[in-house]
Amino acid sequence: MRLEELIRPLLLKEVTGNPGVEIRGVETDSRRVRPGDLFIALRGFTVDGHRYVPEAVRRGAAAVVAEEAVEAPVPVVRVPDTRRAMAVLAATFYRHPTRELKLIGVTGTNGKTTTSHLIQTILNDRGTPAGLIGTIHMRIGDRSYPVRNTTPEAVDLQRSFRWMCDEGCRYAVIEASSHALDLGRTRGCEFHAAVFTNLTRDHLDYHGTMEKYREAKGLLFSQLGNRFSDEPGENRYAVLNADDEASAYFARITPQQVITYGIESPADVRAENIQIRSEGTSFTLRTFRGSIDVRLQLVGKFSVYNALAAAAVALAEGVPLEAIRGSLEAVTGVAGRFEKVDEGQPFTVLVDYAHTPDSLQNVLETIRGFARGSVYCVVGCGGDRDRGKRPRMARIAAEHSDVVILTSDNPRSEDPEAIIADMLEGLDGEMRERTVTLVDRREAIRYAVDRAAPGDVVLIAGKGHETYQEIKGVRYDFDDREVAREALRARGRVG
Ligand SMILES: CC(=O)N[C@H]1[C@@H](OP(=O)(O)OP(=O)(O)OC[C@H]2O[C@@H](n3ccc(=O)[nH]c3=O)[C@H](O)[C@@H]2O)O[C@H](CO)[C@@H](O)[C@@H]1O[C@H](C)C(=O)N[C@@H](C)C(=O)N[C@H](CCC(=O)O)C(=O)O
Ligand SMILES: Nc1ncnc2c1ncn2[C@@H]1O[C@H](COP(=O)(O)OP(=O)(O)OP(=O)(O)O)[C@@H](O)[C@H]1O
Ligand SMILES: N[C@H](CCC[C@H](N)C(=O)O)C(=O)O
Ligand SMILES: [Mg+2]
Repeated sequence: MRLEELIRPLLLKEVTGNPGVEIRGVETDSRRVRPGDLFIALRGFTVDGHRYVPEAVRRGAAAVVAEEAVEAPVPVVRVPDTRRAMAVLAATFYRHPTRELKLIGVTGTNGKTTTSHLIQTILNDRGTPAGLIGTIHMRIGDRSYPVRNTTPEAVDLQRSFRWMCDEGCRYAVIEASSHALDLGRTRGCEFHAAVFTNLTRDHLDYHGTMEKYREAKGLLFSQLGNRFSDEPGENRYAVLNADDEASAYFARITPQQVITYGIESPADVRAENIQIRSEGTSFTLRTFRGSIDVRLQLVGKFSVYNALAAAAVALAEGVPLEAIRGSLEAVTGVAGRFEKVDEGQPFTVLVDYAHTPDSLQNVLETIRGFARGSVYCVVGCGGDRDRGKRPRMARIAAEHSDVVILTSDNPRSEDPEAIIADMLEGLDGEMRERTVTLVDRREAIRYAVDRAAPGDVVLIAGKGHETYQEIKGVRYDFDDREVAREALRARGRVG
């Protein structure tokens, strides 16, 4: 595509150099620029992308988009806001792939990955292929690809959507993180459906207040747009959690139709007669198209919420109730979410991605519901993230378990000991007596595994599927599931 064609939709621009140059790709990271690319300079939190224009040009950038005057031997397009321009350019370059796909966005503090996975499974099983982008990976067909962010930058998103179109996908399901919504990564995505899981405390380091956090999530619902269709299957809609008070706000800011789901409050899609067991959860799914009994292999009341949200989307997409049940029941789990590590030991070891106060509480309450013995909780908090959640998470761990092992999560650039000290602030004297602090996560996991007795449960919380640990800016290989397995084997050899 020629530069002049690509930049035609931009209203505010000033071009120097030959606008007739051919553009082969769009890139925001100079290190990934290939010959013929358009390099867009973004101001980041760490560095200013404008600094990397020379490197981008050295690597063969055919043109540059910038906010300030930059010296470059290639055409330069100046715009007032490169981040805003990026979304337009990405959607234009990749020929608006979300007009060819039905795009479903899932937002909320907890449950995005799980709910997206359930939606994708139902749609794939029905024979309407769905691509997925989220925390664990991007998935198209049977193949998975690594992702850097839960919700990638606009350019990466649009590129992935075009790829999904080429691969025959009819749907794309994405997790829309609050950071991404706030930074405009999803601008230019034409959402077909927007799903809300829940809103509880997280990311206040970034958003500042719960109102701002809610506002960021709200962008997904305003981005559903104002267009109605005469075809019922083409109409856009929001799926909201009737049991979460933030839903009223999201309902107000979306012009589109709303489907609600819930357990406690009246809702269009409800779960009744819920029974939670250690191997699964059963409930009656009551919907505007009839009722059906469902037996999930997923554990906990929170899993019922995720299943209801997915069922609501599936119903709106015309999937029959029987098929919804079949798909939901077949899901064995999502990597790193309530994942059992089983080496034949007489106690339970669970790895879970709970890294917020609310998710930790939910998971521990679920465990308490079936644990026959003591509950050990190994937990830490991420560095360079919301400090306010640290004492809260430690307290929740102490309130709902018998032995607490405070350790490191991903300390990132922070001092690991200082993060643990912040966590300890949440504990009273009695709680501290049954708390151990072991800054080395491997040692913390071994400590719990070595002491657990038959019938006990060891929860290793916070890192779930992650296969690294970031300490002082360096990423080391680390997988809670592998480390737990090693510890179990070592104990087996000794005992
Ligand atoms: C706070 C935040 O969101 N940071 C994101 C941001 O990084 P940044 O602003 O520090 O980028 P930067 O290093 O200053 O670079 C600025 C620009 O210069 C460019 N650059 C930089 C270096 C270079 O050599 N050449 C070059 O061109 C960069 O590509 C970028 O365009 O832009 C990067 C590129 O898109 C992101 O990968 C990065 O996410 C970091 C890794 C991150 O941790 N983000 C978290 C907070 C986040 O977004 N999380 C949410 C999920 C949260 C949840 O689910 O709970 C997510 O969607 O992932
Ligand atoms: N609906 C829910 N409500 C509360 N907690 C949940 C819910 N679903 C899952 N959880 C808990 O939250 C953890 C994270 O779940 P999941 O990965 O699905 O959420 P997420 O929103 O994608 O998280 P992230 O923001 O880190 O990407 C799970 O391991 C579980 O402990
Ligand atoms: N998407 C979340 C993931 C947190 C996972 C936890 N293990 C941590 O590193 O804090 C974040 O970036 O805040
Ligand atoms: Mg996620």
